[in-house]
Amino acid sequence: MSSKPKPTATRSSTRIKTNPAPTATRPGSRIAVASRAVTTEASAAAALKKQVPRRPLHNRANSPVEIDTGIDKKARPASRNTKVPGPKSATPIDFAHDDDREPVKAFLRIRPRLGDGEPTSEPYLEPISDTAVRMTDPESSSHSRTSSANSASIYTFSHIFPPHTQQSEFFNNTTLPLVKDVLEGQSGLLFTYGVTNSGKTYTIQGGSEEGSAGILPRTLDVIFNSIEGLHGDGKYHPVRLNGIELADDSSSSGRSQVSKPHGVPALADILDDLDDAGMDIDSTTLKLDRNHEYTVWLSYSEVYNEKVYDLFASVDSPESSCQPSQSAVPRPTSTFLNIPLPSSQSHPLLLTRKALPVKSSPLSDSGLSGSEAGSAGKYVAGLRQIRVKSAAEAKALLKLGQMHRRVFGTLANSQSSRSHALVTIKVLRVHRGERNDPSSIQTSRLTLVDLAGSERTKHTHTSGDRLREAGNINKSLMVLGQCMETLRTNQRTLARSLGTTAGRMDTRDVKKGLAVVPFRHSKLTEILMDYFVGEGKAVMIVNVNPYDTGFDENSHVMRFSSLARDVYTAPAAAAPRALPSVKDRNRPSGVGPHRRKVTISMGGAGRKASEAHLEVLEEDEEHDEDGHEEDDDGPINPLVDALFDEIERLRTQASHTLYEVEMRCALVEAETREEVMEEMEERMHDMEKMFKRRLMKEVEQNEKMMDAKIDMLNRSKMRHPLVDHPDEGGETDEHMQDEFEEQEEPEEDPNESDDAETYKSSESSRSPSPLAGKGQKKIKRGTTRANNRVVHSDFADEDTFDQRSDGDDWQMDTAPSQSDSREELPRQPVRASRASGKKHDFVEAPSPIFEVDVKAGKMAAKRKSGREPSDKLSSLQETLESLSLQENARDSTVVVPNKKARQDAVTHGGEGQQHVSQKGEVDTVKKKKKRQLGRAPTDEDMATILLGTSQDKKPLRRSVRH
Ligand SMILES: Nc1ncnc2c1ncn2[C@@H]1O[C@H](COP(=O)(O)OP(=O)(O)OP(=O)(O)O)[C@@H](O)[C@H]1O
Repeated sequence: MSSKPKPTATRSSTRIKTNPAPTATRPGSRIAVASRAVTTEASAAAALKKQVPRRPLHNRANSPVEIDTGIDKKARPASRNTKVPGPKSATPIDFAHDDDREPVKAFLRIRPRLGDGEPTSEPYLEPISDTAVRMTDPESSSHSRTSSANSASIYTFSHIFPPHTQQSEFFNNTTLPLVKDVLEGQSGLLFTYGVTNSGKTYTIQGGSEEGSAGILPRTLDVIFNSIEGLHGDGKYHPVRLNGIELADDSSSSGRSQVSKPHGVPALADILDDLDDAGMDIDSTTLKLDRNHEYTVWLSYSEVYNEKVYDLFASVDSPESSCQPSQSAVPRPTSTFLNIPLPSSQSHPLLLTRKALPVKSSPLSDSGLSGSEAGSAGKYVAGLRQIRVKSAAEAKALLKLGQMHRRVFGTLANSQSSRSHALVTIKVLRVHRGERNDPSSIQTSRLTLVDLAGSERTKHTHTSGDRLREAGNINKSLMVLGQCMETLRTNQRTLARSLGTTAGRMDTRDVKKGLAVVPFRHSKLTEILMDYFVGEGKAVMIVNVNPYDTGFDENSHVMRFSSLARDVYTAPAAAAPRALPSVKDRNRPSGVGPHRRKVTISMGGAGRKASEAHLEVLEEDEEHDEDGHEEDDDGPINPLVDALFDEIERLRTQASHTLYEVEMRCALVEAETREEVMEEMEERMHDMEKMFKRRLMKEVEQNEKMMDAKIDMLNRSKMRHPLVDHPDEGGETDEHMQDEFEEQEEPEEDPNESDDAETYKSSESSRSPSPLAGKGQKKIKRGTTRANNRVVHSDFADEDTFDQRSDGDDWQMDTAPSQSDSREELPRQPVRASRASGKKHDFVEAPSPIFEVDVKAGKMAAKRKSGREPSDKLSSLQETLESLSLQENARDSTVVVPNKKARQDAVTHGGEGQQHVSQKGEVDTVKKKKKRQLGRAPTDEDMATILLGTSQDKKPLRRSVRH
C-alpha cells in the first residue's frame, strides 16, 4: 500500500469528493477489466480517476496493512490464466493489485443439492471454468417453449464457487479484502443477490453446523481479532452517514446493556445464547498499524415494503409501558423480550414499530462545500448505531436483530426473507496522538446486504400482503438494476467524452450530459447510493440453486450480474444532480399504518416451547406539516418517479394478466376439444343412421322385387302353361317383365339424395343405390329379349363367356347406362353360354362363396333328373335370371341358397363340405315366402310352378339383392 499525503484535517469523514487539483494516486494502480468490450471505457475511467483522485486518507501513509488470512494460497482460485470460452473475459482475483477504481465484482456461488427433498434432475447450470458457467434451459430439450432466456447461455463472473466451497474459503476470497479496506478507512458494500432458496442468508449468516458461519460473523471475528489491543475509548460516536459527535457516557454499548432481563419466559432465553456465540470463530487476523485506535459500531436495518426499520430498536407496546426504558441511549434489547408472552387464548400483544426516513447527509459531515452539493450521500435518520467491543457482543446483537426481522418481516413466510437486511459495521479510526481531534477521525463503513429473494409473482401466485411484499421486493431490485444500467451508460458516455476531448476535458461539462441515476426511486438504492457514486468498492454475490425450477428467474439474475460487472465505482463520476423539489417522494403509502397478526414460536432443544400471538403495527415515517417526510433532501423528478411506479404497477399487472390469460387459453382449448369431439360423434351418428336407412330401403326394394317375381310366376303358371305353348311365353314374359319393372321403380327419397350429395365422396365404399338398378334392368330387358332367342347357360363354357362382345346376342354390354354414377361400377356379366341347345339349369351365383354349392347343385340336379328340360323352360329360366339383377352383384348381391340347396351343395360338394354363412346373409327367400304365401314354398313347389309337373323337380337358386 502506498503512502499518501496527509489531507487537510477539516473533517472526520473519510469521504473523498471531487478535487480539481490532483494530489496523489497510488503507484501501480490499474483497472481490472471486468467484462467484454469495456476495456476502452475502463481505461478512460481510469484516466478520469487520475484527474479526479480520491482525497487521501488521514495518516494513511502510516497504515501498512498486511493480510494474514491463514488460508492456503493454493486454495485460492487460480483464475488469472483461465481462458473463458464465453462471450466475456474474466476478471482475475488479484486483490494485491486492486485499485480503488474498479468495477463491481460479481462472484457466483452455486448451492449444493441439499438432500431428498430436492429434485434429482440434472442441474441446468454447469461451471465450465473458474469464471464461466453455462446455463441450459432444462425444458429446451424436452419440448419447445417460449422463454425469455436463451436455451443455453454462458455467463462469466469474477470467480465461480462450486457447490462444495467451504464458508471459510468463500469468505477469504470475497469478503476479506473488504474487511481489510474498512480497517484501512475505505468503505465497502457486499450484497447477495439471487432467487428465493438460493443460499443468500446462508452465505451472509451461515448455518448451524460447525464451520458453517457466514461472512457476517467471520467479518466480525476478523475485525475484532485484528484490533485486539487497539480499542479506542469511544469518546466520539458516529452519527448520520459520516458525521461524528461527542458521546456521553451512556452512548457506549456493552455487555451490560445486553443483560438478561428478570423473570422473562422463553422468548428472552435467546440472550442465553450470548455465551454460545463464540462457538464458530474465524481466527483470521489482519496486521494493522499499531499506532491507531479503533472503535466499532453496528447498525442493523431492514427495508420491508419500501419502508426502513431499525432492527435494534426497542419495540413500543402498551403493555410494556410499565417497563420504561432505563436510559435514553439505544438499547440493544427489545422491550417485547422483557414482557410476559400472552397465551394463545388471550388477545394478541400489540407491537408497533416506526419506519425511519432516509435523509441526505449534511454537507458539513463530509466537509464539502455548497458547490459539491448532491454528493453527500444518504442515511437512515434515527437508525441506532451501537458500539460493540467484541465479536461475541456483536453477534448477540445481530441475533436479536434477526429475531426482530423474523417477527416483523418474515413470520408469515418464515423460511424466506421477505425484506432486505442491511448490517453496517462502522469503524472509527484515529491516530493515537490525535485521539482528541475529531477532525482526525476516519470513518469507514462496510455494509453487508442480504437481499430478499427475487421472484416472479406469476410463479408464487401470491395475493394480498404477499403480493405487496413481492411487488416491493421486485421494485427495489428493478430500481437497483436501473441504477446499474444508468451508471454504466453514464460511465461509458464519460469515457467516450474523455477519449474524444483528451487533454481538454472539463468534467463539469461532461457531467451535465449524464443521465439521472434513479437511486431515489427505492429505499434500498437510496441507502446504498453512496457506495456507487461515492467512495468504496462493491461486491456482488450471486447465489444460485441449480436445482431450482426457476430457470428464467436465474437467467434474469445472471443478466443482472453481468450488468453490475460493467459498473465502476467512480467517485463523483455520476454524482446525482440537484433536482427540483419533490413532493412525490412523500406520496402517501395508501395504506397508512400497516397491521399484521403474527404468531411466533420460541424454544429449542431442552427448552420449553412457547408460542406468542402478536399484532404488529408498522407506522409510516414522520411527515412534516405539509405531509412530507422530514428531510432536507434535494428533490427528485416526480415524473421519473411516477414512471417507475407505473412500470412496477404494469409489471405486476402484466404478470397477473399473463397468468390469467394462460389459464383462460387452457380452458378454451379444453372446451374446444370437447366441442369438436361432440360434433364428430354427432356426425358419426348421423352417418350411421343414414346408412342404416339406405340399407333398409334397399332391402325393402329387393323384397318388393322378389314379391313381384313370385307374383309373376304365379300368374304365369295360372294363365299360361308354358310347356304346352312355348311360343307364347316370350311375349308373356316380356309383358310380365315390364309390369314388374313398373312396380319395381324405386321411389325418390329427398333425404336420400341429400345424403348422397353429402357423402358423395364416400360413394365408392357404400352399397349401390337402388337407382343403380334402373339402368341395369333396362339392359336386362334387352337381354331377356335376346335370351328368348339364343341365350343359354353352359357351365362348360364359362371360360369363354368373356368373349361375348363380338356376338350379336350380347346386347347387354352395348346397352346404354342411365346412371352415370353406375358406369364406373364393375360389371358382372351374366354367366351364360352362346351354345344354343345346351341345357341351362341355374343362375350362377356371383359370389364365389357359393360357387362350389351352385356347381355341386347343378351336377346333382343333372344326375337326378337324367333328362333335358324343354327350351321353354330354359327360356323362362333365363327370364328369371335376367330379373335377378346380377349385374354388379359383386358389389352388393349375395346369393342365399335356401335350405335344400344348401343341403344339396353340401351333399354333392363332397365329404367335409359345409356351407358357411357370410356376414350379413339373410335367408330372405324363406322369410318372404312365409309372408307372401303363408308358408314357405319348397323347391318342389317352384319346380311345379315352372314345369307344370311334379316330376320335374329341380333345385332353384335365387339371387337376392340386399
Ligand atoms: N452452500 C450451502 N451449503 C449448504 N447448505 C446451503 C448452502 N446454501 C444454502 N444452503 C441451505 O439452503 C437452504 C436455503 O438457503 P437460504 O435460506 O440461505 O436461501 P435464501 O436465498 O436466503 O432464501 P430466501 O431468499 O427465501 O431467504 C437453507 O436450508 C440453507 O441452509
